[in-house]
Amino acid sequence: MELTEVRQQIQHTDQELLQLLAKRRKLALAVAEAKISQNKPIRDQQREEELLLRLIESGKALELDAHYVTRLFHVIIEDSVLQQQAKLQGELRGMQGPSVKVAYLGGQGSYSYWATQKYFTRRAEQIIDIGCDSFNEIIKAVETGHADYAVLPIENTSSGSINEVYDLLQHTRLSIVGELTHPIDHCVLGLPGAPLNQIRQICAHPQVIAQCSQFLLGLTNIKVEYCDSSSDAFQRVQQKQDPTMVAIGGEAGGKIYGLEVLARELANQKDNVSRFIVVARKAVSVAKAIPAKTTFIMFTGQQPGALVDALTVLKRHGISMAKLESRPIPGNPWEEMFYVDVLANANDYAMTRALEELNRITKFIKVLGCYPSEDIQPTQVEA
Ligand SMILES: C=C(O[C@@H]1C=C(C(=O)O)C=C[C@H]1O)C(=O)O
Repeated sequence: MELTEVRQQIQHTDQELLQLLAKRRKLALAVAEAKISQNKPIRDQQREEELLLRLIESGKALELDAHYVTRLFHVIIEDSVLQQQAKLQGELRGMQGPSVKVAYLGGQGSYSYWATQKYFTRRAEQIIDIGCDSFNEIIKAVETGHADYAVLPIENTSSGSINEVYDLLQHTRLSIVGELTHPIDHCVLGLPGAPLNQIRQICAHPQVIAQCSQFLLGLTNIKVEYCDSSSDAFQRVQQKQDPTMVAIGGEAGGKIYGLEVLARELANQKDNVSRFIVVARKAVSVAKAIPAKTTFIMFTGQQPGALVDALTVLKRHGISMAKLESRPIPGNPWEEMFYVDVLANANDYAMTRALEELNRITKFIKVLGCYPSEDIQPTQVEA
């Protein structure tokens, strides 16, 4: 067969795959409807296990190995669970207007722009995007009612916690209403045909620079220009039209500004993923059928064992902690505010009891929000 002919057939098959995936997604949403009316939890890992085992068996007969089949279906099932969760949570929240205004860092093509698109498209919301130049400006946009939601990166697998965002959360009345993770694939992006060995200047956001520190250490005689966002970096390179100047950011974002990939996989960690939070003026309650996370901040004081005592309360109520972070308290040198993420719904009996007890033994405690957890751990099967 001719190359073009085979490629046409591949193209046709891919279209069929897409149609089947869309069909499966619709069926999953129909399942969600049934679960909502029967008050059943959205996730059913026993069903996933049976399904994966059956698929691995059928895959073998088609010469598709177990690893390949499992990897593919982990992605498909994750999408289906997240779609169902978003649907149920959306119904709980009631109808919103035809569109939502969302503040995020940068403009079209920044990592926050893609995260915003992903989060709100899953909720079938029309987005009016409000690009901002700093995390502070993003928070202000929601506080003043200029935007309905903000999307903020909070941690990354290469650079860790994003302290600036943690610090802003200490002083805002806004609530965390959602989270999402998004892969961050850093590339060197330059003018088409620009030679990689002639780079003299790199434009990037400080977070991006931290995440690519090992790659940057290997370069000499290069000026680094700090930018407000990746989209700001793309814009600067596009405007200068200088082939010795490059930006670091995502491929799809760079494309919007006519930039080409000159190198890939720059992040210190191979799996470079950021977790984003979504904040709004009004807190939400999370449907019981969905796994929830609650984030709270507390100041325990510095008496011996104060933190242990606080964490023991969580242990006694059977509440698992997903993250513990500490940040300085402005005006109180060497005193720390603890940020705690727990895998619990703030309205559950155990969690309300734990919060009451923590309220008694800490000097300050505030719930920053309870929101659907998007951490869908894949169901493992023995093939
Ligand atoms: C679609 C369902 O919901 C979830 C998603 C599944 C899937 O995508 O196959 C399987 C089990 C559930 O965790 C279902 O329960 O059938």
